[in-house]
Amino acid sequence: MRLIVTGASGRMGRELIRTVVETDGAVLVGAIERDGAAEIGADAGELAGIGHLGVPVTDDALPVFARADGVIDFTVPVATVAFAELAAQARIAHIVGTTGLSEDDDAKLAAAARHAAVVRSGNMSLGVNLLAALAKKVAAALDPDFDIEIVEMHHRNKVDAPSGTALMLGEAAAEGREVALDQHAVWTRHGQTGARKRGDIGFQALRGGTVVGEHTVIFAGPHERIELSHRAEDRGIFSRGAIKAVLWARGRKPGLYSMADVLGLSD
Ligand SMILES: NC(=O)C1=CN([C@@H]2O[C@H](COP(=O)(O)OP(=O)(O)OC[C@H]3O[C@@H](n4cnc5c(N)ncnc54)[C@H](OP(=O)(O)O)[C@@H]3O)[C@@H](O)[C@H]2O)C=CC1
Ligand SMILES: O=C(O)C1=N[C@H](C(=O)O)C[C@H](O)C1
Repeated sequence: MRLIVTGASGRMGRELIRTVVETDGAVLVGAIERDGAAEIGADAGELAGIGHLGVPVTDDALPVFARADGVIDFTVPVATVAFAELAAQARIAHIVGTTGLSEDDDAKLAAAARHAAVVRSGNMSLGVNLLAALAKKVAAALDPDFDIEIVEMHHRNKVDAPSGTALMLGEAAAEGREVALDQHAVWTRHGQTGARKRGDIGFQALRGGTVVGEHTVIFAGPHERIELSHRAEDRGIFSRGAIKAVLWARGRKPGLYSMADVLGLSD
C-alpha cells in the first residue's frame, strides 16, 4: 500500500515514517510538511533517523496524493481539514490522529468521509481502546453515586487540552451512563466551585517534561474507588495502530470509522 505521512518532521511524523518502512506491504511514497518548513527537501528517512529513502519532504501535497493509496495524518486541525478534502478528492483512505478539532472541523471531516474511508481516533493504541471499552462497561454497571474523574498527563509541548484520549474516555463513560457528555462535563475547577454535582464527569490535564501520555479514569464511590489507567511508554504504540488502521481501511467503503471498528471492539 502506497502511503503518505503528513507532519513528517513532527514527533509522530518521524515515528510513522519508521513504522511505515518496517511494515510488510507498505511503502512510503510521500512525506508532507507545512509550507516553508525548514525540513522541505530533506530526505524523509534521514529525518526519521533510518537512512536515505529517496522520499523528499514536500509542501506540495496535490501530486503526492495523486500517487498514494492512503495518508496518515498526525498534524494540526487546520491541516487535517485540508488533507481530508484532498483525500476525499483522491478517494484514498485518511487516518486522522490529530486531536483538538473543533465542532466545525468535525463536520468537515464527516463531509469528507462521504467520499473516502476516514479512520479517526484520539488514541490509536490497542491499550487505550480497550480502556475505553472497559470504562464504558464500568460506567454502565455503577450508578452516579460513583463520581467519574478523568486525569491525563502529557509532555510540556502538547498544545490541546484535555487530550483527545481523555475526551474519548469521557465519551465512553457518558455512553455507559446513557447521558450526553457535554451536559455533564466539568472542564476545570478554580475558586469557590461549590460541591460536586451528582453525575458530573470531571477532567484534569497535567503538562510537564517528556511524558508520552498517561490517562486514568477514576470512579470514586462511597468508601471505595476504582481506577482504570493506561501509560504510554513509546509513541510506537500509536504509529503501529495507525498502520493497522490504514491497511484495514484500504478498499473499505466511504465512511467515518473509529479505532474500535479497526480492532473489532465496537458494540
Ligand atoms: N491519535 C493518537 O493516537 C495520537 C495523536 N496525537 C496527536 O497528533 C498530533 C501531532 O502530535 P505531535 O507529532 O506530537 O506534534 P508535533 O508538533 O511534533 O507535529 C506536528 C507536525 O505537523 C506539522 N504541520 C503543521 N501544519 C502542517 C501542514 N499544514 N501540513 C503539514 N504538516 C503540518 C508541524 O510542523 P511545524 O511544527 O513546523 O508547524 C509538525 O511537524 C497532535 O494533535 C497530537 O495530539 C499524538 C500522538 C498519538
Ligand atoms: O499529543 C500527544 O502527545 C498525544 N496526543 C493524543 C491525545 O491527545 O490524547 C494521544 C496521546 O495521548 C499522545
